[in-house]
Amino acid sequence: MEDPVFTFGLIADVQYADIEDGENYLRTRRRYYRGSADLLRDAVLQWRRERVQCVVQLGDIIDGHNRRRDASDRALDTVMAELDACSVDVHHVWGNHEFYNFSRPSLLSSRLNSAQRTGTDTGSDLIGDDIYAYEFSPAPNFRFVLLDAYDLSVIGREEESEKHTHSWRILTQHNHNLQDLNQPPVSVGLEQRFVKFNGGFSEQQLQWLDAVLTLSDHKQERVLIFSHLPVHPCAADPICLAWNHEAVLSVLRSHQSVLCFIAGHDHDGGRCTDSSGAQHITLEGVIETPPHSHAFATAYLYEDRMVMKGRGRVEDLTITYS
Ligand SMILES: Nc1ncnc2c1ncn2[C@@H]1O[C@H](COP(=O)(O)OP(=O)(O)O)[C@@H](O)[C@H]1O
Repeated sequence: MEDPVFTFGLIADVQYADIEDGENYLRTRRRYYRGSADLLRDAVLQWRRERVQCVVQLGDIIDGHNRRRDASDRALDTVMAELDACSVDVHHVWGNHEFYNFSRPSLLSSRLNSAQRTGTDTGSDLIGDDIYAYEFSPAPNFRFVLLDAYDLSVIGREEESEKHTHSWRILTQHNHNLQDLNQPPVSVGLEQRFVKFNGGFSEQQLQWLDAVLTLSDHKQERVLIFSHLPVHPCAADPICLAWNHEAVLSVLRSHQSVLCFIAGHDHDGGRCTDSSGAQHITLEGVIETPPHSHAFATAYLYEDRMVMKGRGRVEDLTITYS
């Protein structure tokens, strides 16, 4: 059988904390805070066997509970030690729990900033205004783009900043629960997405994405985009969705180079194909995966297809292209 052009690992929402098991807000799912580090270790072992060339960590690597216990650095050390055993580059996406634990400036100077790991000849610098988004070519004819889903956010931006003011305006125009903006404004439909634990993408970031994709169209590359928040409402009733998901979809739809958009955040996972043909994948979260199961994947890129081999709760998926 032919060798893949590139092989990489995928994992989402590890949310490690050295605390007893708990539940999600609605008490419909169990959360295995300590066990999540064991599942991460198993994933790394498997990726080593499969000789992955890099790993993409889709955000929320440690849980917000760490902050309240003053254990953020310790928890980060624990998960980083597991990931170090990979011996390949790990590309980190940032989610809401990164911001519960750390400020944006401290994230930028932490090991969770993987932007510099792309190599000077292929990777680009971060775009302005502290936007944590970057792109690189992992192999000829392929490009990876990491997006900052909390670029517009009230949890990831300093209160006195312009972006915070702008984000607050967006959020409170749609959500009047000023006592608790994590409470959705409605109980069904897409308006649910206007909660504090979601965020969005600034015009500046969307313009940058458009420029990256324009270049990839010209080079006839296949582009895989990674972010914490899904931008396609795959489920009938999604709460985990970027505020301005339609603006992102509109950019993606105008470029034939887009192969797929891979996100985390929604621990139940999701899959759907956009009208443009691009595939949207939301990876199942480790934190709500029982100890006897798994939630990670290995993706194999070939010239004519991407094969995602899922483990445990993550199902296999093949996307073909010509
Ligand atoms: N329906 C809800 N109403 C009010 N607060 C909520 C609701 N869902 C989540 N939250 C709160 O929002 C925050 C983020 O939720 P959480 O489930 O931890 O996010 P994640 O899915 O990223 O782990 C938590 O503080 C949680 O208590």
